[in-house]
Amino acid sequence: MSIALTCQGLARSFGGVQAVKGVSLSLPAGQVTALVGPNGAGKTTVFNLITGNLRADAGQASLHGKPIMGLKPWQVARAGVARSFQDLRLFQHMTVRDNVLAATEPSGWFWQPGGAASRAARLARAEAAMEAAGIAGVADARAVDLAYAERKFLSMARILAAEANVWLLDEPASGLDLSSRTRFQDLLKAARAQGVAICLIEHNLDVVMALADRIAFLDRGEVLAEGEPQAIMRDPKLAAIYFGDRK
Ligand SMILES: Nc1ncnc2c1ncn2[C@@H]1O[C@H](COP(=O)(O)OP(=O)(O)OP(=O)(O)O)[C@@H](O)[C@H]1O
Repeated sequence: MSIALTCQGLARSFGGVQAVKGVSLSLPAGQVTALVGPNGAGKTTVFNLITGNLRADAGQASLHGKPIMGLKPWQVARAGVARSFQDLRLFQHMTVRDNVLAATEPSGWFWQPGGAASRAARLARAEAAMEAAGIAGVADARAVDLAYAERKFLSMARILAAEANVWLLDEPASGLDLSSRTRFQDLLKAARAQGVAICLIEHNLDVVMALADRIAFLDRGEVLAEGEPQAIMRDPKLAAIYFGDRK
């Protein structure tokens, strides 16, 4: 089992709040790791530290053995880490196709070597990603005009189009109905089968149990437990913390 991304000792405070306290994680290629924990546990902050959206007070992260700490978000993206946000961060007034196309060039640079050939290749990637995410039929619609579930799948199409081998997904299935959730799960299973290392922040335990190969349980900025899903979910101490019933 090869490890795609690791982080050690990540820490970050906001004023007096120590949001993340020495988090270490490994994301194996071809596996789904669910990052689970109560509200405010520090899950999104861990993503922000890995992707360079926030500066860490301490800690290291490496992608296939190469350090990525201190890189800018676009550099982390270009290195092969794709992420989604809870609020999706779509280009609201651009078309679905252009939203996906933008994800094929994570630097945000307009100039590119390769000219027309490169643009054609990017377009082909965008079309394939929209097809795989089931949104090819709304390619010409503006993001702002999409239904909620389609917006979530547009966010996933952007992840697919980036062709990254690590995916950090922040509540990608929240608010989806059962059939959309199944569609979403199939999409993740296909990526896992292709060797993508997926880390999933998810509150819906049905989704977690359907997808996760491993769970890392975070509470108050610390990883309390990590391991096989059934064992983690059977632990009464963790269940009490998760459901807000701690003594
Ligand atoms: N930019 C920020 N400024 C100040 N405090 C922050 C900031 N980002 C996060 N925090 C605080 O850090 C703690 C961890 O927040 P974080 O969003 O990482 O938790 P989470 O586990 O993702 O929560 P949720 O499941 O509700 O999304 C919380 O106390 C939060 O209020």
